[in-house]
Amino acid sequence: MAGLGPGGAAEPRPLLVKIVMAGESCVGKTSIVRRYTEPGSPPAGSPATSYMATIGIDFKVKPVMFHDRRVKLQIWDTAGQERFHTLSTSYFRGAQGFVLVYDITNLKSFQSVTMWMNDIYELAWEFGMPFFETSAKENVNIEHAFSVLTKEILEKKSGVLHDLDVVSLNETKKRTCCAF
Ligand SMILES: Nc1nc2c(ncn2[C@@H]2O[C@H](COP(=O)(O)OP(=O)(O)OP(=O)(O)O)[C@@H](O)[C@H]2O)c(=O)[nH]1
Repeated sequence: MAGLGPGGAAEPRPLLVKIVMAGESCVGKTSIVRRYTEPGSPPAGSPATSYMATIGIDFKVKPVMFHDRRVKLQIWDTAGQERFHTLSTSYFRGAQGFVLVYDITNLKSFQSVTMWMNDIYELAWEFGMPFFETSAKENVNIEHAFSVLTKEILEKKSGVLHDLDVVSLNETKKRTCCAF
């Protein structure tokens, strides 16, 4: 349903864009999402943010404006642990954008990006994606990375939906402590 804008004119519903975070466990996916959607949250890597593995799946919504149009980014935060791989990739379907995350200090997590790209490619995604080095700890490049991703998606206008208002989520997310 369209709402009324300040002048009483009908305002179109926000566009809904589905973005999926993917990558190995402990690489910082949740921290990036938190930085972007909860600006006041404590920095990643600080004592207040001990690592809690994502169990299952979670999502956050970030409202943004793009060319005077309201957009809701629905950001799905998948669990990186191997046992959740099938569940995580099942959320790739219907996504317009992916954020592939690796830890710059962990070679294996970089190598596993290829595996995630293959999963995405199986769903007919094209390679040639922009690259950003980010830090959820220092808050570097996160706003910019999502801004470019949103622009790429909306300018291609591939499969962007109007806001459905209701999202049903069967799986719940619990977080448990995980030792390094
Ligand atoms: N130094 C540093 N630490 C970070 C950064 N981003 C995340 N961390 C830390 O890395 C650990 C893992 O972060 P998470 O965001 O939970 O990792 P994840 O990829 O969501 O992990 P899973 O839920 O298991 O898939 C946490 O202790 C974070 O505080 C960063 O940019 N710099």
